[in-house]
Amino acid sequence: APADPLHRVAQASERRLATAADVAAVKWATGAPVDDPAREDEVLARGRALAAGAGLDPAVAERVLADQIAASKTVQRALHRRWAVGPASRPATEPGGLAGVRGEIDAADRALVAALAAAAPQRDAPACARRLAVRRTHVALERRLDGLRSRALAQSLASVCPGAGPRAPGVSAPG
Ligand SMILES: C=C(O[C@@H]1C=C(C(=O)O)C=C[C@H]1O)C(=O)O
Repeated sequence: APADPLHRVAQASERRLATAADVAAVKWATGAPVDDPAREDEVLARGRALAAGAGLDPAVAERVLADQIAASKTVQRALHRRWAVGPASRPATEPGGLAGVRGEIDAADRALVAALAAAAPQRDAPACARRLAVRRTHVALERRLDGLRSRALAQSLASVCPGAGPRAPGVSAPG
């Protein structure tokens, strides 16, 4: 049987989040800040364009990608804090450049937008949030995510189900 579309959404999100440690290592090595607003704008604009091509509401892609970005920064900041206080925990290998890992992020974004487009009926179902939570838990177990990454995965998926996330209509979001 084909994978449940919400499972594919959770998998694509985890795949994207899995790049956060490499991004954090590059920034740690170069002293670059975690926040890169110009790159974020680029990611969101690309996501909107990909969504339009896939028959997905660009506003949905933008909300979900904004959560992906926030989740990546959650992991990056947490790792930087750990590395600051625990030299032994610092990455041992010299990371490659940002360009390579951003290529992986772009590929994950294409998969994520395709999965979101395919999951339109599941997103509209009243059981969306409950089903997505089950899929997210499976992915977290499958990928053996630690607490930090499990929580970040939940953050990254917060706007997938209409009405389930902090950015849902009627719920005020900061900024
Ligand atoms: C992942 C990065 O770090 C942050 C998160 C981004 C993202 O998740 O796409 C984009 C820019 C940065 O603010 C990055 O710099 O590529």
